Amino acid sequence: MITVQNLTLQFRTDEGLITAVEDVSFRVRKGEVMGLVGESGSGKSVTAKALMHLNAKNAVYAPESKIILHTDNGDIDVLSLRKPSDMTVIRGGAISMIFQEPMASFAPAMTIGTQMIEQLQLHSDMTKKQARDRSIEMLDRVGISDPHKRVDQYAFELSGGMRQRAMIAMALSTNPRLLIADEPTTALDVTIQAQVIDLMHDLVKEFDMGIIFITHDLGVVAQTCDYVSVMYLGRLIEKGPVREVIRDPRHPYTQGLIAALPKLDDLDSPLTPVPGDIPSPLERPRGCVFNTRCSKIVGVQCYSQIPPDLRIDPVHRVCCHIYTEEGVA
Ligand SMILES: Nc1ncnc2c1ncn2[C@@H]1O[C@H](COP(=O)(O)OP(=O)(O)OP(=O)(O)O)[C@@H](O)[C@H]1O
Repeated sequence: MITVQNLTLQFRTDEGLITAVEDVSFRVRKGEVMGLVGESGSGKSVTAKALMHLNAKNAVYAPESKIILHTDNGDIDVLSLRKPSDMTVIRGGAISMIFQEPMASFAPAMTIGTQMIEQLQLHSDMTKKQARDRSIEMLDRVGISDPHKRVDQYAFELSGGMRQRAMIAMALSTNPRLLIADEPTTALDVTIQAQVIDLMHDLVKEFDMGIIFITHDLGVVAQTCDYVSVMYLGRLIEKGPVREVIRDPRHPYTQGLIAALPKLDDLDSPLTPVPGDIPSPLERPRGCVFNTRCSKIVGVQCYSQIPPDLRIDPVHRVCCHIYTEEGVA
């Protein structure tokens, strides 16, 4: 579906160039949900926006960065797209994005239907009638009752959970190959959150697309995703199948994130957050980016060399000096 290779992204600021993403590579296949997890500021959102070539004007991509979207009509080299008309193929077409706050996706003064119809007509040669029928069908598909009535309502007239569903319906109506969901359930209460997660699961199978699910919540990743990529200060430090990474985390940061999760079978045990704060991107540590908070430093290499991306088993990878090609250092 999409291949990201050696993505390095900096921003020009008054304080100088800041590195938001460094040498990130991953892939999402059809029918797969990939979780991108990390603390605030780790670079999840800017990575997602890069996939749609949607970052702010002060973004600078390193020349070796590659983002290739694989479509039925051939590969698209996303970062080489320049013209707005070329971007239309990806933005809201082959790739759709949904956000934490659905109100941000809907214009307040237009009905939901008008916006869905406009988007469909931009990305297909449907007539207005066909686009309206498709919009109603999609609203129905995501479990919105009375879709014939809802289609003519404004976003503010719907409840939070309904708005989230309407946003998913709009995002999926153009039949995207990849859906990027940026913290889509954070603002919802837990029962509605569970329904939205179930819905996304059904849809990925039904529409045979890929989903990138961005969150800081490993618990949500465990329920939602097939694979997980853990980001820290712009680098991918561990990735693999969700169950394996959660059962057997290898990077000290991932281990810390898992230790910080509340345990339902032992609610009295204290939560142990990862100590310290993520450094400012203006003060990126040399060597391993996690070295200022790591409790498992193995030697000077942690402060001087970027750890290699090591394969723990065929699908589980980790970047940490604890591990070597031969095993544990
Ligand atoms: N246009 C910009 N100019 C300068 N810095 C930027 C710009 N956009 C993002 N950044 C910086 O890039 C870094 C990564 O930001 P990003 O929003 O991707 O983090 P995140 O992991 O998604 O965090 P959150 O969970 O809070 O959304 C941050 O340090 C942020 O301040």
